[in-house]
Parts: sequence; C-alpha cells; structure tokens
Amino acid sequence: MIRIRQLQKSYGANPVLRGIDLDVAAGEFLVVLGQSGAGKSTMLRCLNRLVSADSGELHVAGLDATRPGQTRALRRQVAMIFQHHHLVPRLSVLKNVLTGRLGHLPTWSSVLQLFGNDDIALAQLCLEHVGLANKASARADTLSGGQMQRVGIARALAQSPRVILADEPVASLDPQSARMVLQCLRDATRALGITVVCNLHQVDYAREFGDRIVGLTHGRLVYDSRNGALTDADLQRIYPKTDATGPAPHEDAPAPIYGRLLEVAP
Ligand SMILES: Nc1ncnc2c1ncn2[C@@H]1O[C@H](COP(=O)(O)OP(=O)(O)OP(=O)(O)O)[C@@H](O)[C@H]1O
Repeated sequence: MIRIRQLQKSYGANPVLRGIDLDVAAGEFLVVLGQSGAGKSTMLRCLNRLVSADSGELHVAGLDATRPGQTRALRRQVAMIFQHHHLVPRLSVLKNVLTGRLGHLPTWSSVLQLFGNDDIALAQLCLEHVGLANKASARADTLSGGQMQRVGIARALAQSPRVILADEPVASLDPQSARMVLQCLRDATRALGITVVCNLHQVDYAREFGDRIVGLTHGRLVYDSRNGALTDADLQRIYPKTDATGPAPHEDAPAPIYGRLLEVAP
C-alpha cells in the first residue's frame, strides 16, 4: 500500500530525512516512534504531499506521491488525523464528519456543501464506527477532547480513504481517553481494511496498538519489528539521548509545527 525508497528531505541545510526505505502492507497499523525532531511528521507529510520530498520514490495507494499532478487524487485516498482535531466548533458533529466528504463532491456542490443522502448515511455509519452515533446532532464544542478526536477519526473515515496518517493523535489526551481513541482508530481501520501510519510519543501505546513499530532517529529508520518485543537496547537506538524508559517528556519537546496544517486540514 505504501512503498518508500531512499526518501530524502532537507529544510535548507538541515537534512531531516536521510534515505528512508519502508514498505507498509494494506491494512497494517504501523506506529512510528522517534525523538522530537527525528523527522516523523516530515515523513508523514511527504506521504500526502503536504511536504514535497527532495528525492526518492514514494508510492501511496497506487499513486506516485512525488508527482505534483497527483496531489488531488492522493488527498482523496489518504486522510489525515492531527494532534488537534480541527473540528468546526459551532457545527454539529455530523456536519463535521461530512466535511470529510468534500473531496468527493463536484466543485459546485462542495462550495455549496450540498451533501447527498449517501454522504449523510456514510457519515452516520462512520460515527457508529467510533461509538458516537448518539452525538450526531450535538455541537462539536460540547464534546470532550477524546470524543472530539473520535469525531476527527470519523471524519477521516468518511473520506473513504485507503490510508490514514495520524500525527500524534493522542498527544493532548489523558491516558484513558488516549487509549479509547487509539482503540477506536485501530478497530475501525481494521474493520475497513485501512492502512494506518501513526506517529506516537508513547512507547506503551505503540506496543499495545501497533501491528508493527518502526523507529526513526535523525532521519534514518533504525528499528523495524512486527513482534512487539521492543527491548531496552531497541529503545536506546530509537531514543539515543534518553534513558531506556522511552522518550523525554513531550512537554520538553519543541512545539511541532501544526499551524501550517490548519490551512490544509480536511
Ligand atoms: N517547515 C519547516 N521548515 C524548516 N524546518 C522544519 C520544517 N518542518 C520541520 N522542520 C524541522 O525538521 C526537523 C524534523 O521535524 P519533524 O516535525 O518532522 O520531527 P518530528 O519527529 O515529527 O518531531 P515531533 O515529535 O516534535 O513532532 C526538525 O528539526 C524541525 O525543526
């Protein structure tokens, strides 16, 4: 479903991705671990052309993600979930989920937001997948943080994607809500056969929810395992400057650059 070969990306003189090779199978739930600044978000954003790779091969859902001409097709096949769900607070939960259908509407009806009955039925089904069917008519800003993130997942599902990219989707949630959100993401995508690439900072969640874990260090893949046996030595490779208990607390990390994503969030 995803094939990456020798992916390279620099920001000015800062080489962020230094030749990534990675294949992700259809339906796989892949967790990416790595220190802050390791290049996780950049790799994810290359997969749907939010960021243009400098060089390398990048095939996602049968599309060549290095070609600018493929951007629209790619954005239809690849949904994204962000740390901050970016819901429209005053809209109902259902309408927020329906925004996931915008890329499938002809331009004139997308401007007028004329959703058909099929779109509405699909949005309701997506809300069922995340256990929030009973909240369809509630205003988004009346939900808890975990519920909002589940609406974000429903919106991504409504896009009928083949791949979901999740960039630290539970970073701002308490442990109970975080587990519920990851469970919900894994169950829904498993049921629908959707491939997930999920950046996480929490090693425990990676072990619990990942079918497979890869580790990124200074722009290189240094770990790749399907068996979940993440040892202290593995963690030292993934987090070379911290102790083997895992990453430094996220509060200490430089703030990720999410502002720009607001412009392109679904
Ligand atoms: N648009 C940009 N312009 C310049 N530098 C950038 C840009 N986006 C990211 N970087 C830099 O690229 C490096 C990798 O950033 P990236 O966000 O991909 O890391 P990350 O592993 O996702 O980190 P975090 O876990 O903190 O989100 C960092 O040094 C960051 O400062």
